[in-house]
Amino acid sequence: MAGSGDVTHGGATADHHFGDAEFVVVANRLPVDKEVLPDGTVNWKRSPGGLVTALEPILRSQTGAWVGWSGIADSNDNPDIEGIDIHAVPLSTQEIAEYYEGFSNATLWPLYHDLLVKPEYHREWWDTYVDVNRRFAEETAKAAAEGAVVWIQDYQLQLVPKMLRMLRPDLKIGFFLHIPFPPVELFMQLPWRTEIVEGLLGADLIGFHLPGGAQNFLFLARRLAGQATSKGTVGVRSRFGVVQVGFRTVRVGAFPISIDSGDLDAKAKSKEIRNRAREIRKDLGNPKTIMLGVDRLDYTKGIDVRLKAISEMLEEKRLDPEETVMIQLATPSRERVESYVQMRAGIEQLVGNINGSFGSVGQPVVQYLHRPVPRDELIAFFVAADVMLVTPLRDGMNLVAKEYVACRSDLGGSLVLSEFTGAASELRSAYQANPYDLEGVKDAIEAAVGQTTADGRKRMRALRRQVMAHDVAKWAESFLGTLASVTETATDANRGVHLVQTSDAADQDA
Ligand SMILES: Nc1ncnc2c1ncn2[C@@H]1O[C@H](COP(=O)(O)OP(=O)(O)O)[C@@H](O)[C@H]1O
Ligand SMILES: O=P(O)(O)OC[C@H]1O[C@H](O[C@H]2O[C@H](CO)[C@@H](O)[C@H](O)[C@H]2O)[C@H](O)[C@@H](O)[C@@H]1O
Repeated sequence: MAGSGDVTHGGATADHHFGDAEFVVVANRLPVDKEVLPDGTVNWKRSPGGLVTALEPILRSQTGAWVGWSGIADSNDNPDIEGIDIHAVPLSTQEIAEYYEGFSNATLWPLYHDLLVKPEYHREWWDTYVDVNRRFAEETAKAAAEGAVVWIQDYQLQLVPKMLRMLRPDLKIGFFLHIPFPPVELFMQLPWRTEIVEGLLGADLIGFHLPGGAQNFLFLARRLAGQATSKGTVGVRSRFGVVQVGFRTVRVGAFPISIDSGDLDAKAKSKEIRNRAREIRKDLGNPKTIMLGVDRLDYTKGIDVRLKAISEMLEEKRLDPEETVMIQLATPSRERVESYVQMRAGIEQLVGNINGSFGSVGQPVVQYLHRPVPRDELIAFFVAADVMLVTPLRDGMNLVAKEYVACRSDLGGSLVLSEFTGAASELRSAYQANPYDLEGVKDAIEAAVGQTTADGRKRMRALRRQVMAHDVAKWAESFLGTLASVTETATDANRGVHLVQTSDAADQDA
């Protein structure tokens, strides 16, 4: 393995010592979480996320590496995971505060999610974001073999594509954004807006969940980076946008992420999970309707929206507290960020108010767990729930909605889904609602609770057709296939595409 001094600017030179990995994933988090047990021993737990599941076979089928942070301060151990070379990027306590909690989650996260809370702009946070992104780029440059494919993930690492290209122009670089990419009116607030756009343009392929995000980015590449871009509409896994950066051509596309639907489908059908789902219903007193919410405890997820809707429906006697139970599973998240602290207090107060007003002793209407639940237990909750409530104010995709559908091979259950999730553009047969319109949300919940068996089955069949046909492996294949096919020369890449120059773009965009 090379030391950082061996990686030369300008890429391959006679004395270079690159790494061995032909495929490198770069993400804020490693595919394993470090746990320090009370007796001081260290335990590495494989992260259950979809990204790991999708990329693991690809990483194992060739020489693969994963560059990321362990989730713990000042830790630079590289855990041994069979078939994947782990490159931990250590972060100090101050870097966690400024790069992760600060710039990533108190600046970019709210800016990219419709300013649901006010983004904070601090120059020292930005400086740390630049430093940490540089360290990720350097670690990746050390891990990657000559000509390797590198796939960088998400908003925490938007400067890495350009930094890495400067270190290693021989690499094929892809970038995928897992959260929404905001419209120009919001993005222009960012004091470092040009640096971010130029950072992303270091990639060969930039992926978003939805065509809208790709189009927002193309507009900003013309406006802020002064590049010629294509102007036609971007399709889903098709009709890619093009940005001309000197002699390089950058592709921009929409690749909606998904889940390991086959695996969930099989698990949800197992006897153990079916029995556990029945047991959950029984433990709850076999109510007529079980509603379920499953989220990271984040203000984007609209947990307050569904609780307010339920509270009003109980008040208006559109829901019967004797027959209804709402389960809200909430994983703790970003607990040192002030807006998350406030939001948690607000949600817990709403839960308390509903139970205080409508529950009875031993029979609360809302059952709230502030912790992650084991995967099999979560699947049993999906199988047990009659109505799944997914009501974010803004969400890049929302995998929970797809997971619920994958678990319902019985064609039972119903999905209430916010229009402002990425999943809404695929899950058309859900009961969709605008989360800002509380009456609309209540109507959608009422329709879902009261659906006929025949209508419910028809809707679930249509939802499943989508989710079972488009799984996370196909997502990875379609992104990596497009990245592999990126042509070498601008002339080839741009054949048939009309590029709009910056000067005419200014006229046309006005
Ligand atoms: N309380 C919980 N217990 C276990 N898993 C959870 C819990 N809450 C969320 N998850 C899992 O975390 C993932 C959340 O993904 P997603 O809905 O896309 O939102 P985000 O990535 O923004 O948190 C899903 O796989 C979901 O099953
Ligand atoms: O790493 P954390 O700070 O604990 O946050 C967890 C992850 O949250 C975000 O998830 C997003 O990606 C999902 C999959 O593409 C998508 O469905 C969802 O809408 C997004 O919110 C974040 O983007 C990840 O980087 C975080 O690791």
